[in-house]
Amino acid sequence: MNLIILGLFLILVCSFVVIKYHKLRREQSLMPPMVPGRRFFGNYYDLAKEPIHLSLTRLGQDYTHAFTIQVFGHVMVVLNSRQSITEMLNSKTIELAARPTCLLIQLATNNAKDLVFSRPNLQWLQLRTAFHKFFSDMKKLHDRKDITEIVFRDEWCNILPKLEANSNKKSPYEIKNLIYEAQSKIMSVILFGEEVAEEALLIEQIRKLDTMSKNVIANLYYVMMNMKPLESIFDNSGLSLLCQALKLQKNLLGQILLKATSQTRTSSSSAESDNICLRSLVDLMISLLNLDKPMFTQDQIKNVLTELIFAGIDGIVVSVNAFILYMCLHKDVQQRVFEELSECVQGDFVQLSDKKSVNLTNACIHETLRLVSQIPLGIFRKTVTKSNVCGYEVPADTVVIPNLWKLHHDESVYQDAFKFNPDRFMENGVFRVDECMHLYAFGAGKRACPGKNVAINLIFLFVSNLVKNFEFELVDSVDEDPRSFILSSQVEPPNYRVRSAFRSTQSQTSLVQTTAKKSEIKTLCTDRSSFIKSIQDTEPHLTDDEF
Ligand code: HEM
Repeated sequence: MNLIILGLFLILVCSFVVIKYHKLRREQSLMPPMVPGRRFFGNYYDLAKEPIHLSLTRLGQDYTHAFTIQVFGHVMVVLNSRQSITEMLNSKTIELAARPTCLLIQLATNNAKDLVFSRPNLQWLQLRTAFHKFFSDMKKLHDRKDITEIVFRDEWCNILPKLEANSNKKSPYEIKNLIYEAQSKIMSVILFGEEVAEEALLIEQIRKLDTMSKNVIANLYYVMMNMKPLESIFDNSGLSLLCQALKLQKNLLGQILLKATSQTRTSSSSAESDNICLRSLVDLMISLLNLDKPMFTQDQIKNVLTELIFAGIDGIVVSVNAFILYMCLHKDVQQRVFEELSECVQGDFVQLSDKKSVNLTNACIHETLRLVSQIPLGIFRKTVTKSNVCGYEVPADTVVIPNLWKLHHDESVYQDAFKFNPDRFMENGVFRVDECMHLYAFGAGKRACPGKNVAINLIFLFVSNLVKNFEFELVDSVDEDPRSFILSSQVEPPNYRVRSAFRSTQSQTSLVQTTAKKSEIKTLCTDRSSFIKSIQDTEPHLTDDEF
């Protein structure tokens, strides 16, 4: 009797294995072609030769739309063509829109439940709505003036004397440090408000958390691709780095939330006590936390704010730093940009309203974003359900990597693809981007970067005001080919030093006097109930089968 049961059990197990095997084979035959690799190691050695974005581009040479790689049994699909990347990014559904995590992250984030920018669900959508609503309400309340411009103007008064002093000394310096100092202050004002950004100790810790997040993310590229399979289990450096960052995050964000809560800016002058001053994103988050039925947990909000610290500072610093490098390497272009700004802009401060008239400056910003492609492999995605890409089937829970690097350096679209040539974005003296040249530096579609406008505006304000007021000259020798740039959390040029000369004709004092004050933001209130209702109303736009 026992033998019969055992026999039946074995038959059952074998059938299960055979069915699973056939299902896997069928799935694999429909997936993008697999790059041949070694037994057990898979494509590990193919990817270990160079930085990952260059390795994947090399591997993709023999494939069209997509290919599959495998590292220690971990299967990933790499999108390799403009068509497949566009298809994925602009996909109407969210079947391709999850973000992968790894054991390390899951352990640290309650199985990713504490992350909002992970799974595309209602909370994720509500947070994106809240983010957009904050910036558009600010614009309405400021009579269409952008919050980024108000905050930037204020900070420009601090950065200008420092740059002027450096220029007068004529000794070489790293402009990146000054940009970083200014941008971390600007982002802290937007995220946490002036009170926090002006407290030296807090801003120092915000910068420390930013550096730690940058290091964790640099490490994650490799952990996510399973290039360091043991890292997520026994890791030494990665895990301890993450623990330190989480400890700092818990402390710092705890302090910031406490400070912001104690200063809840309820408007006293208004008869409707429901009015609240939303001067920074943290005010908005607190109003979402303080509902009878809160939309988010405190840990989720802390994680979102931490993600925004990192996302909001470094991309902009890297872009501005790369822009100035290209201006130094191409002094003729720097002169043309300066002449354009002198001709089109009244006074010494370039404003966002000047953006539409400075074609070459816009072309140079575009060319810098194309060349440097800070996030060369997009931000990885994971399929929610079985998905279709360019006729291939990708099973649920597969990591999908859009190779934006390849797209931005596509030699069939961009001649001399690795050279800085802003004129490729100009036609008869006017800035234009052809359909085929469309850049995905910020992604596209449902999951595109929600900070794109903030980023573009700040990059514009930084670079135009820098070139308008200073002439830069490179001191160190730097290879301009972006293939030689380093990949940490993003691709960036090596550190370099410049010498600068102050060009401005107006005195600094007059600039400071004409500056609009951040305090303008203090006076703005919005109706809390209608604000929250519009975020809650996000719900009807999602159907159940989209999860
Ligand atoms: C030059 C600067 C920046 C670049 C190049 C950049 C690029 C990107 C890219 C490529 C994505 C992924 C899009 C996708 O998966 O399709 C992304 C997502 C994101 N970015 Fe940015 N970004 C920049 C600045 C910012 C800023 C200033 C903020 C916030 C203030 C921000 C917040 C975010 C967030 C929250 C996400 C996740 C969105 C989601 O998963 O739904 N980024 N960014």
